[in-house]
Amino acid sequence: MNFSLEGRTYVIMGVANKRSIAWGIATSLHAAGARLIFTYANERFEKPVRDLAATLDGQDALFYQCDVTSDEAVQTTFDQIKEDVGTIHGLAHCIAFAQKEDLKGDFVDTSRDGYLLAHNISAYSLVAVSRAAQPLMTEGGGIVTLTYLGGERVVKNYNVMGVAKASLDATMKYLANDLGQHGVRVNAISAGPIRTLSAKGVGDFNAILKNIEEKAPLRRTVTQEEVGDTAYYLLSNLSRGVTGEIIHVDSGYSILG
Ligand SMILES: CCCCCCc1ccc(Oc2ccc(Oc3cccc(O)n3)cc2)c(O)c1
Repeated sequence: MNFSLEGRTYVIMGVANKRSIAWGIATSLHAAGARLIFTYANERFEKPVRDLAATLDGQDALFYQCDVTSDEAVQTTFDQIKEDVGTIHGLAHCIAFAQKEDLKGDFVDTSRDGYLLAHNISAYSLVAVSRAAQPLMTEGGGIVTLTYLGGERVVKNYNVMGVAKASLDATMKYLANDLGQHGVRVNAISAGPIRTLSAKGVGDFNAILKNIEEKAPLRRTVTQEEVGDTAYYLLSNLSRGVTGEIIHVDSGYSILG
């Protein structure tokens, strides 16, 4: 069986810059021969994403704005993708957000609006994009989302994003159950901390990275490329028997007490 992605098209949602985990996924899928479609939240991200994609030799990428907080915007985006390419073979959902004030201090102080915003963008958006994307996966497909240990165990300062990730993990499993009959697999990658634009919003990042280098079984942090390669596995036929799963790409840190 061939594990190349030649002749396959994948949607990657959430590239902000070259440090994004979504960009690591893009480079791995490109290396495997995939055609890529990028979506970005607002016009601020269009140029950085286009400039990054231009560095991928031989890639004929497409670009669409998609505000995942709007059901209409999500449907419009996938209607346009259907018109432009017809069939897609998978999707990487690398989207999350919480208000900065909800990523520090006591979780008990989280506002109703902050809680709903974090869940709207970081968890419900997977339902919305999966519902819109599935009909385009006429040859079956794979959906991958990004989660974090803070959704399984309390991690200081991660607060409302941890609760949203717990919801994302269950959301992924219920979507896996619904979409399996359509040949669509849904999985998550639980990535260890990586210094990204998003990471700037949470906790004392230097201390967290240092702790991993000292304690994680592999005694080092992970890279966007390592997460990208696991996304390649989950979006290729290599993982054809796997759905509803969370793979930890975290130097083994999550096995520690
Ligand atoms: C205290 C936790 C330490 C390890 C955190 C690893 C991690 C890093 C980045 C992660 O992704 C986000 C995405 C958006 C997010 O919300 C933000 C980010 C920046 C500014 C802001 O106002 N909100 C917070 C984390 C994430 O889910 C997990």
